[in-house]
Amino acid sequence: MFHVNSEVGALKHVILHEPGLDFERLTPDNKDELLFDDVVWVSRAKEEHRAFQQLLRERGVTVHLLHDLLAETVKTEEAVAFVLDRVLDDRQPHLGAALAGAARQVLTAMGPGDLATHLLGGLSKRELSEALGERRGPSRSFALDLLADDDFVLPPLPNSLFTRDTSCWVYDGVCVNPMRKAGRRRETVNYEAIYNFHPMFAESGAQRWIDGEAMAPAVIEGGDVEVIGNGTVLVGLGERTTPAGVEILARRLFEAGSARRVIAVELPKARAFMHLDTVMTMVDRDAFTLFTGLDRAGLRSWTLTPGARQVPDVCENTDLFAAIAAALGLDRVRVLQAEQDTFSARREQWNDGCNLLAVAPGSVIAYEVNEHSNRMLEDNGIEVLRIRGDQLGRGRGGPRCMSCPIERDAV
Ligand SMILES: NC(=O)NCCC[C@H](N)C(=O)O
Repeated sequence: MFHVNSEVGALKHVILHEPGLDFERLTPDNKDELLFDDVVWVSRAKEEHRAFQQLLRERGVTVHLLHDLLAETVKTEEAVAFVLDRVLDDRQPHLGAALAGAARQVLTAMGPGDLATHLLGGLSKRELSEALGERRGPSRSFALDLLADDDFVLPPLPNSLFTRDTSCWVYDGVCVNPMRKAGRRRETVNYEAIYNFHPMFAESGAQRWIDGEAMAPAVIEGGDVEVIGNGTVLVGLGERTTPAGVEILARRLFEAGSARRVIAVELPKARAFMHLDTVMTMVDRDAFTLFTGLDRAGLRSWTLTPGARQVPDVCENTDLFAAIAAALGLDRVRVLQAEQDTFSARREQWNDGCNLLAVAPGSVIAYEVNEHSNRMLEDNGIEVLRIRGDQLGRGRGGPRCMSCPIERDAV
């Protein structure tokens, strides 16, 4: 059965998403809404991603690709209906019943591989009209008339690249997260379908800590959730995750006895720090990187522990890293901050210099562009496995964001 018992123990299985049609749809006009900072050279992005996959495989990690999992999921009528009922909800402002019905007709007629491609990559009016062809029914949709040929009936989901955020495993269960930004909300449906219907997960007996659809508008995103071990989870409270989201997760973990402590950390509410893992990740049994621009003494944090009547007890910590060390049963933890001028510190944080994916204790994957940060890690005895991310990084996420571990040992 899958489980994630730490941030840095040996990584065994991971879900990644290789960019595809979803990346091809990014344009200067839609990139902001789709949370990218630039359009992407798609074939180079794929190359970069394949090198990332290859590196993981060389390190003994089994890579599961999201498109494959989704294609294997939508092989039954039940799974297809589950997904389409949700993504073609006719109350969505641009849809309406007639257009939702037409899109359903087209998507249902596809094979599982094509359906997965369009669930991730979207469906344009042009594609819909071509597929409908002669099969166009009697009910005309004025919603369809209102769209231009290249407008989307189903928008693309290029942030599926960041598999960490939409689904994250915490000890013996998984959170299928409700997403803060409209451009990412449909990602949740894809994972709900996978965890409900894919044979690898449906019978796995894993706990479901967070059920995205049921939990919104409370938000929790996986980039904010770090399973630091010893029954402890660290959660960031920044631009995305809400206090209610943290409480719900804590309550569920405590009820099941799967965690004893949740430490919530306040972050600046800005895009550059959208998730905890954009400023801080665990890199070894006793070590964390922290963005140089953050004053470690000034970070506010709270520890939640099981309380009476399902409400966690909360106590504010005087020092975040002392609280983490105590939770891990250590005298102290090492906080690694690159010594660099503020220009290079800001630049490297923007390029995900703190966003590291550990494959084993003290061994992390990092973007090569972050020269100072990577050198600093090596000076502190951390092995840095460098990958190129010029294109992948344009959505503002690094190796940790781009991976959803589903099996990882404790340390
Ligand atoms: N964990 C992360 O920090 N993920 C990066 C997500 C980037 C994506 N463009 C977003 O804005 O949600």
